[in-house]
Amino acid sequence: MNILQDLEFRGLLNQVTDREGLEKELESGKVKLYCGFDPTADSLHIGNLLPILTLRRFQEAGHQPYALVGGGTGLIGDPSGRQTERTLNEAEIVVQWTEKIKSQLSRLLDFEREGNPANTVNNYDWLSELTMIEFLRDVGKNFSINYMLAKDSVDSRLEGGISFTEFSYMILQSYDFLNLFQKEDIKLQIGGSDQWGNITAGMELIRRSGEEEKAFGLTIPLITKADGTKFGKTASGTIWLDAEKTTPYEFYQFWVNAADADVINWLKYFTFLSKDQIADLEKSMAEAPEKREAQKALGREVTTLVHGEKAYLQAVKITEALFSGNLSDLTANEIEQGFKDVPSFSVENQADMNIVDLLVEAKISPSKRQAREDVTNGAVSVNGDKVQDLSYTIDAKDRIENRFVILRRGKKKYTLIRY
Ligand SMILES: N[C@@H](Cc1ccc(O)cc1)C(=O)O
Repeated sequence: MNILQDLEFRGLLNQVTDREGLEKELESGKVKLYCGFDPTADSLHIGNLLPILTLRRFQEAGHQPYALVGGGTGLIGDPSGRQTERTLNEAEIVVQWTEKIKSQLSRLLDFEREGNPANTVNNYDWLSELTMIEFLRDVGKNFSINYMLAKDSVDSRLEGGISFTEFSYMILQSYDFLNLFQKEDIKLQIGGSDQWGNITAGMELIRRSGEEEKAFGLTIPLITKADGTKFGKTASGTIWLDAEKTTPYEFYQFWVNAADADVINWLKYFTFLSKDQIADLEKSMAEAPEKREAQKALGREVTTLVHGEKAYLQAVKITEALFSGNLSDLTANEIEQGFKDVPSFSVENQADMNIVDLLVEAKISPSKRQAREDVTNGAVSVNGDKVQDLSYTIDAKDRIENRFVILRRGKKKYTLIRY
């Protein structure tokens, strides 16, 4: 299977300009390609993972990927795929976000690879040098207003309104492509399906600039979920790639909870498992869906890819501890991850407390009478161990790394006691 066939098998080909020509180009040797990411937040999210992994697929097939961080375009705002004008972010914030995103990208591609190492570039470097006169004289002259108005990103906004700033965005992205084509010999730009207009505008600029060689564009599909809800968001918000924003445990949970109707597609999109390996998992899903082998493989592959092996193993350990209720082996860090969304209660001055009093104060049991009953009935556990003694004191021996105690009432109602 060549790279385009592999992308096709994975359902990753949305649109390609001149598929045959591109196939030839890819077969005749190393092709340099790029994909851009605007710093619109302090972290990339799992929606960005698909183009990044697609760059990596090209890299593994021998081509050379460039990840562009839009330090310049991020100051302007892409109207593509958006119904309303963006509010501009402070320039200093965009600089900070650019650095963060650049370092995230650096962990997801192979920068050491012999012959075709990945690169990152920042379009602030050249866009900030472009003068107004040059921009209008040399670049803008190649774009007809009619052409720009016909682009989806603009057309869909004419009614609701679009600023000259966002209207001009496509010219900047086109200039990036021209610049990278001329300076780095980058022939292919890839992006999400909403980038088709910007990518083809860049190809047009390259053509009009009198280049003899051809540039190519390729888009990957928008990820949809079988139940129609938006991909990449859960009740607790966006799934980020930054471990501080979405813990590796939460990240793992997202994938492990994939619906049966989605999981095979996601294995194709987000993992490097082969066609045969995916077929085996599909078979396992048909024969023993309760084992959730496909989901577990998805969780393993994507979590390892983004957060590394150690974080993945930790996520599994937390998952198992929560499932079995045996929490005694968890470290404070693991508890922080696993119990991030659980109600918590802070005990001042590391005070020792009687179990019944703590149940009442932390509002775990509604009354003192009920708290006593809960304890004697065996409904309460401390760090996973049942406590039935009404005079039990929660003190230093119970504190995990001197920071946490986990109380459970009933089967599932956890409260994190913080010290
Ligand atoms: N416009 C792209 C990001 C991008 C920026 C500059 C480019 O040259 C290419 C792509 C997006 O919003 O996703």
